[in-house]
Amino acid sequence: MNAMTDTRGLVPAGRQPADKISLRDVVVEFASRDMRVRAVDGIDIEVPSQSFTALVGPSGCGKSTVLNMVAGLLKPTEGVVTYDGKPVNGPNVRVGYMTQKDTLLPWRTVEDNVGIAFELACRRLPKAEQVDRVREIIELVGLKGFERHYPSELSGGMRKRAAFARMLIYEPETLLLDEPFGALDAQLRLIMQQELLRLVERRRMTVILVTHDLEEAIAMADRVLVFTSRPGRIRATRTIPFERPRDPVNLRFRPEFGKLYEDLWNELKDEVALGTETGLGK
Ligand SMILES: Nc1ncnc2c1ncn2[C@@H]1O[C@H](COP(=O)(O)OP(=O)(O)OP(=O)(O)O)[C@@H](O)[C@H]1O
Repeated sequence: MNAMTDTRGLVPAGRQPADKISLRDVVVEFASRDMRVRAVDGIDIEVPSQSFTALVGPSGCGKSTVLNMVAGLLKPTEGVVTYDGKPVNGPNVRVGYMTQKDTLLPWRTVEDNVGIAFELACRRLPKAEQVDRVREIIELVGLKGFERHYPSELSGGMRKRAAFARMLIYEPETLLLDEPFGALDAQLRLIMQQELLRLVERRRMTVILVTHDLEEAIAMADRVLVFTSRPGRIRATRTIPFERPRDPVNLRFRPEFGKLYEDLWNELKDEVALGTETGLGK
């Protein structure tokens, strides 16, 4: 915990910076063949600077749609999305976005994929430092030894980690993470959660994490928002009272963790059942 932050890693009241991200009365409709699909319906979300928000909800309820709007890849049909108090009107270069599908370039090795930020001149560093930085990040995500491998030579989980490394090299102030650890085995997932939290706490990043894993949401976030089934609305908001910095693995052994899980599951389970009944579940 630093001098500016409280036990949740947030700046205390009175010194709280304005919301980093805000969605107000947001509706998104897609025209799909001859029908209109309402993906989200009247969403209000305020994300304070340096906070960690997790979004959970049934499949198809609009979680990725929310991230797409914050990244500036999609405009709301109604309502306003702001970043640092200004409407998001185009690609938001202040955020690092890890989508569900990794978008590694197949003709480039891991190190060339990770180092692309320097070629695009998004980050300027002397060549030797660039090489060190790429190596450091590749090691951080556990891909040391695979620098010269192509994406087709990696497992699904390894590709996710390479995509994660490529996002981190930009040193974004905000992370939008859509199921970032979905393809990882259970142990590696825990290790990546620890690494991510360490990084986020050290660099005081703002994070929105979309996850289907309630344990992951509780272990990582300051706040969990439960979406209804489509069209997505916010059904419940829960503050996660655990201290920062925190160890997302050891937390799971605390009795409060189980209570939070039960509470959130009670909110989520009806929505998942609803989604399944209407053919919206996975
Ligand atoms: N480009 C698009 N065109 C038409 N419909 C879309 C488009 N993008 C999303 N949708 C629809 O909007 C709804 C919300 O999709 P979204 O991907 O945001 O859900 P999600 O909660 O992230 O789902 P999951 O958990 O399965 O990833 C879905 O019904 C989806 O089919």
